[in-house]
Amino acid sequence: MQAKNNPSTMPAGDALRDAPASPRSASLVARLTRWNLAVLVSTLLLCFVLIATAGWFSAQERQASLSQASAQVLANSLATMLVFEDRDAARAELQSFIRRDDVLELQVLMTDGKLFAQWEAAGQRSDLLVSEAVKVSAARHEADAQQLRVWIPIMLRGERVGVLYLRESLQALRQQLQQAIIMAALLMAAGILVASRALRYVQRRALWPLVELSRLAEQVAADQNYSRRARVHHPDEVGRLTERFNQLLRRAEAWQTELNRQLREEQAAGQQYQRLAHEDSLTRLPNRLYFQSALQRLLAHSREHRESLSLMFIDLDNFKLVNDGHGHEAGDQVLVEVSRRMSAVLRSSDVLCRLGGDEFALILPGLGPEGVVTTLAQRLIAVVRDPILINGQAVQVGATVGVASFPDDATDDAGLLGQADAAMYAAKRAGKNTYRQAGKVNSHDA
Ligand SMILES: Nc1nc2c(ncn2[C@@H]2O[C@H](COP(=O)(O)OP(=O)(O)OP(=O)(O)O)[C@@H](O)[C@H]2O)c(=O)[nH]1
Repeated sequence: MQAKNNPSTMPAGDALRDAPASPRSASLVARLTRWNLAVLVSTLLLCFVLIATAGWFSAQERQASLSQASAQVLANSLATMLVFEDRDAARAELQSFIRRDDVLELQVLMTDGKLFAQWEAAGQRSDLLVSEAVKVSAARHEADAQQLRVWIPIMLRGERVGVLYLRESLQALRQQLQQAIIMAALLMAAGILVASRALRYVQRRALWPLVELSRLAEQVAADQNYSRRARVHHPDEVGRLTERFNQLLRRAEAWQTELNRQLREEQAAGQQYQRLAHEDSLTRLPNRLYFQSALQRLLAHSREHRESLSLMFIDLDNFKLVNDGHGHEAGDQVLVEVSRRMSAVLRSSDVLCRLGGDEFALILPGLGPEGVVTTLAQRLIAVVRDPILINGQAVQVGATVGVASFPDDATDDAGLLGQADAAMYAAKRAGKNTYRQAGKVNSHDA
């Protein structure tokens, strides 16, 4: 039963696949995935920027070291040329050095600041501060985002004889780094895409018991079916929450069962009261209260369907003598027997009621021609008249009947009642044990 009611009993994989997508704002899974992705992307970006910056400075430093080393070799070669002022040899030496593409400028200065030899790439203008350069006593370099500058003192036998200035472009290095950054960024984007999918899947899996619990709560709130149970997936916090929720469901189910039982009992008691309110406790026939509403209801039906309806007023004759002669209890037995006998000759659609004392009323919907009514009245008088055996003694009562018909004698319940009552009294005056039809009461009876 649990499995039938409970969508959580389906295999987790299927359930995850079949789960309808919640609106983004309402889904805990989506929200957590977004938060996790935000943290992941920010961390990766930060790392990326730090690594790229560190990479740039380290590459720049490596380039500077290499350039400084090669400039030092050049400076060593130029030392004797400087001393002997062999400018042609110096220029040839510079030419062999500038085969490297990234060299922008080379200058060889003598210690008094005079230019000994130089080379500049096309379109380049020297930016050398001679006054600063001649003071250089140890190799040093400087770099910005675009260029690298190297100063090397030219030494011969421990004596400074000049200065070599080298300026290089860092464009190639920058391009290499840019390519590396683009490649890393692409790899990172692909990684984030994969991570977002993986995070979504992992979080859906991890949060599935919670999602399931929330759905179950919604279902229970909608259909009030407390027999549902949530499945406990793992014995963790959510598992314990689920157990507590199931406990609440069990209690609510017990309350609901108890409430339903009480409701059923109250309904049954209500029906019983209803029945008792409309039933005569002695004869079990419908009582006067029921008679009034039944007459109104059946008259309305006859009016609507253009059918006839007859009403008989039946009053027992000499009933008081039974009470007086045989006791009240014997009188009760006579009332019960008379009710039984009259009921036995009626159709199921006829309604016989005890109005009180020895008075009865009989509603006959759609009984048809007058002859049928007359026959029935005679029959009723006959069955009542038959002696009744009470405590071994035959007791006899009679019945006087007054009949009124709708729509001939009256068209409403009060009119019909008055007419039947008057006809019954006319029959009494005519000598009892007989019947009279309203409208046919002759002047002698009246
Ligand atoms: N045993 C018994 N008697 C009742 C009950 N209700 C009323 N009675 C009596 O029924 C009698 C009815 O009186 P009447 O209708 O005047 O007496 P009757 O002898 O039938 O008179 P007629 O109708 O003129 O023939 C009274 O004596 C009431 O006390 C009851 O539930 N049980």
